[in-house]
Amino acid sequence: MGLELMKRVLVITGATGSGKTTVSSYLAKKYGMPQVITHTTRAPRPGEIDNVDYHFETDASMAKLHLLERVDYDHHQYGSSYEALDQAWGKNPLISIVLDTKGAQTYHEQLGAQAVIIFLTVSHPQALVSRLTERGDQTKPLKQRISSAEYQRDLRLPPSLTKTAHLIVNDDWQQTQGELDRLVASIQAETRSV
Ligand SMILES: Nc1ncnc2c1ncn2[C@@H]1O[C@H](COP(=O)(O)OP(=O)(O)OP(=O)(O)O)[C@@H](O)[C@H]1O
Ligand SMILES: Nc1nc2c(ncn2[C@@H]2O[C@H](COP(=O)(O)O)[C@@H](O)[C@H]2O)c(=O)[nH]1
Repeated sequence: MGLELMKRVLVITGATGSGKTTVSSYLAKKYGMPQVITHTTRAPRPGEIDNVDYHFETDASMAKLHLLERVDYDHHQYGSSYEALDQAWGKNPLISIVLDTKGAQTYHEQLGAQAVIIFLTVSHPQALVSRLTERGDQTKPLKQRISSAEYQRDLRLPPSLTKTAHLIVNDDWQQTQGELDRLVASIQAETRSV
């Protein structure tokens, strides 16, 4: 029997601006890890493309989906489908998905060890606001988002994930890349079966 990798989904979670999308793109580029595209009813931001960044939905189309989990975040719905997971796993055994902390908890409950949780944080939450401003987020939606209960909640790792999540303090991008490389190497070693 040849070398075979077991399926894992790297669940990247943390507050808005903590670097989840940046990490997911790095894993896609460096390791060829497909990114699971999730669904949302929020409007696309400038530059976002339907079926690339998200599957953009209406309330009616969202209700018809076969979702593993669904959340409300800042007055919009978000959800990830079984089909999108299977589609990504069809391309590669290691894949990534970007979720809020509530979604990460559901993945942990539903998929157990198959879901590798990565919680991103920064030493100073003010850095998140600066990063989002530099990213080009508009002032009004940004203010609304950082006043949301979900933003405050996602600044901290949920107690149910403290034993399993890999915590990365994303203050310095070079250092974060090093931590991601070590984590991927350990997952590859652990999941390789003869
Ligand atoms: N270590 C870092 N140092 C400085 N800037 C960073 C770092 N990591 C990411 N960034 C930048 O911070 C901004 C926010 O990152 P990103 O979009 O990946 O966050 P996010 O967690 O996906 O946010 P959201 O949940 O709002 O989509 C981006 O402009 C990104 O380039
Ligand atoms: N639980 C889920 N969370 C999701 C999903 N797709 C995205 N997200 C998270 O929502 C917030 C807001 O995203 P944004 O693109 O509007 O900034 C962020 O934390 C995302 O990680 C999902 O399917 N389920």
